[in-house]
Amino acid sequence: MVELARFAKMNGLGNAIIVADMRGRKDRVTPEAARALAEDPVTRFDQIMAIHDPVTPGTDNYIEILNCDGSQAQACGNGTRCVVQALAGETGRTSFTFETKAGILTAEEHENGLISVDMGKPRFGWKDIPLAEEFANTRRIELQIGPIDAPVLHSPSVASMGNPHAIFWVDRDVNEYALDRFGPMLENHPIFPERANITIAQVTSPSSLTMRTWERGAGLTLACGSAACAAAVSAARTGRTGRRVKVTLPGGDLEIFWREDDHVIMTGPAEWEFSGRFDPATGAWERETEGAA
Ligand SMILES: N[C@@H](CCC[C@H](N)C(=O)O)C(=O)O
Repeated sequence: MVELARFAKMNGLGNAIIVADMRGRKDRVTPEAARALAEDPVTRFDQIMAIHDPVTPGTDNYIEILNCDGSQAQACGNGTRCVVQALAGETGRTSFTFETKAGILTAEEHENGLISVDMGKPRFGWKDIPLAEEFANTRRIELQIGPIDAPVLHSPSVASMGNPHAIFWVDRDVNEYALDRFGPMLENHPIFPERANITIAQVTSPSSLTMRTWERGAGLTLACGSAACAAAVSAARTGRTGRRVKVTLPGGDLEIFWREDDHVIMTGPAEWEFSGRFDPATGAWERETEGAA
């Protein structure tokens, strides 16, 4: 008899998240289970945040992150806010320290319900992102799409927020670009040996930008927190904005602050939809509560 694990279907600005409670268990959410849950329209998600018992002393939990294609991700900003809201509701605590593949991060829920996550320090070295070949200046790398003499997108900034990001700067409305067409090509471009999250961003003032992201392993999403951080630090690093920006995504706004100590703080909301129980091996699930979905 399989012991089912509890989960909460949530979202962070429309980034569809399953928070899976794997505490006290030795098993993992399998890629097969992730793909099965992603195929069901009710549990369709962009990322699973699987909360495990802590590994490193001093941390509250280890979090494994799965994309809807079953691959693993090192970081997920919107999902981390969902985990904080779920655990804050359960424990009454407001601050947490988590470990992910990208390292240790801290997060806190504010009195107004918004949640801030310290997403750590960005990295800009070509091997850190990683890129397949050396680029001394990652503010702008040679990569373009479209006709050679009139590229549609070109010269992205690249950055790692634990996971790989490329940000293409555009002058026009980000919705005018066929990201659903270019996204898969760019995500899988040979320059990105671990694939990459692909963002189109338009700077709208020295303290704001608008963006859309094609996520590695998930496709078009309504929001990507780590991409918002990567775009914000890249905008500041290239002189396009200051270090505190409002980032507008299809699902809503995030505030990103690149502190002087190099840490990137992302602040935004999280929302619970419904809860259930699932089999981490197969993805078979049942509903526990009625909810919005
Ligand atoms: N939605 C996330 C990022 C998810 C991870 C990404 N698809 C990857 O594989 O790196 C966020 O909010 O940061």
